[in-house]
Amino acid sequence: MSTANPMTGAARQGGAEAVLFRFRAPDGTVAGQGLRRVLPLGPANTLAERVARFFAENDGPPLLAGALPFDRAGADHLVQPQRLLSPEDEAAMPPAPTPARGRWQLRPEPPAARFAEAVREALAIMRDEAPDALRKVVLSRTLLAETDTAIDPDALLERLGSDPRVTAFRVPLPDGTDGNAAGPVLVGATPELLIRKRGEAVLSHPLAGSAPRQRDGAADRAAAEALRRSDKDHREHALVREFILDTLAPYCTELSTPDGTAITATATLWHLGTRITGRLRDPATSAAALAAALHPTPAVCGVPRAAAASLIPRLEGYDRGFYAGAVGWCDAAGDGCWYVTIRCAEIRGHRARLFAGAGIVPGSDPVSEVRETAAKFGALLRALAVPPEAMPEEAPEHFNELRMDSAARGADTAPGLSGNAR
Ligand SMILES: C=C(O[C@H]1C=CC=C(C(=O)O)[C@@H]1O)C(=O)O
Repeated sequence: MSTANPMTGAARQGGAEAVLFRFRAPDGTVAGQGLRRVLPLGPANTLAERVARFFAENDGPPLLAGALPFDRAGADHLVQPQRLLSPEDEAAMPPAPTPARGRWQLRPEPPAARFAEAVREALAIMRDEAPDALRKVVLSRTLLAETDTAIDPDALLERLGSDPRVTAFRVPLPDGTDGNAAGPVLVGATPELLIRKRGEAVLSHPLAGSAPRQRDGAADRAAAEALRRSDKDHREHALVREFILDTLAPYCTELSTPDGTAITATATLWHLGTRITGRLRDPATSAAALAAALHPTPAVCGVPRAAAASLIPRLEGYDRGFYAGAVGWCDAAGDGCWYVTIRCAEIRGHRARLFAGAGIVPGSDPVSEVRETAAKFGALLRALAVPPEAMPEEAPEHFNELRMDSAARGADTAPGLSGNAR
């Protein structure tokens, strides 16, 4: 991020205004304070054009940041800050307070049993309909968490950012308050890079195929090894990798997967991941154009994309909104960084709605997918300081992950598993 250098713009002094957005990535932080303008709203297929026009017509810090919804036809929400925060501004900010151990009420919506039923239905569709009508669909559920005090998004972000392998983020959500500090925000810790574009270089790091981390070191390594050998997870992953390679190919003169498909980790999950690097045919192709072309990938939607996108709302029974969309930023030079919007929560005052999904392919097991989505809530629940006794009663064992003490979690990369997964 640092080489894109949005921080060297003229207006970047810290001030009293609230933080508008922040991305704390392994390679640097991008953050802005105060709302200057909102990008005229529109769907994904007009994003690149709207962004280019915005920078041609407006002054101010040369950066827009925000979120695209899951639905490509839905309106995005990108904002220009009053000022960008430099690393020095960030360093001078007081640390966010540690969240108080409040009282919590958690309610899975839909309940886990209903989610498992949706997984069964998806498997039946894949089995019974014409071959290739649906090869993969990603199904999700939410967890509504309510507490007795207002949730501080910056404190949450700071705790989420303690996992160095994720990008912790906060972006404002549209609600008419135009970036008001008390307005709704989307906060998360995504491990998945949709696209980073710097000059002619592009990088994507799709993830798909997961296993919850285990408390015991040996069990944790065994979980990673089982993932490395899982045919089901490799099929789930390959559909994402091939979609991204196919989508980027027309834009690139070089495109490769230098490390192959490898095991990667967050504090709570093992994943199969593939780093994809490329060189653009036309360096003027913007990060916004590439993000809009890729989104939504089969890591959050499915294959074929249109069939999965129309099935998802029917099977899930709720509107994903900005979950499973893309969050990121783009600058006036066309560079930028976009992440897949997962491991996140919408924060509205005392309430957090957490989201978690899982890829379903033939061979998926509904109960394992319930467990996997519970583990995917884990990082957020831990960062919110939700005590174990507040875990949903429906399946407390699915939340064992939360009872893990980080010291007992074992090595992040199991010996021999950091290389190619196959
Ligand atoms: C849809 C989510 O994860 C995606 C990203 C990585 C692994 C996934 C999986 O193994 O199912 C999902 O495709 C989520 O965390 O909500």
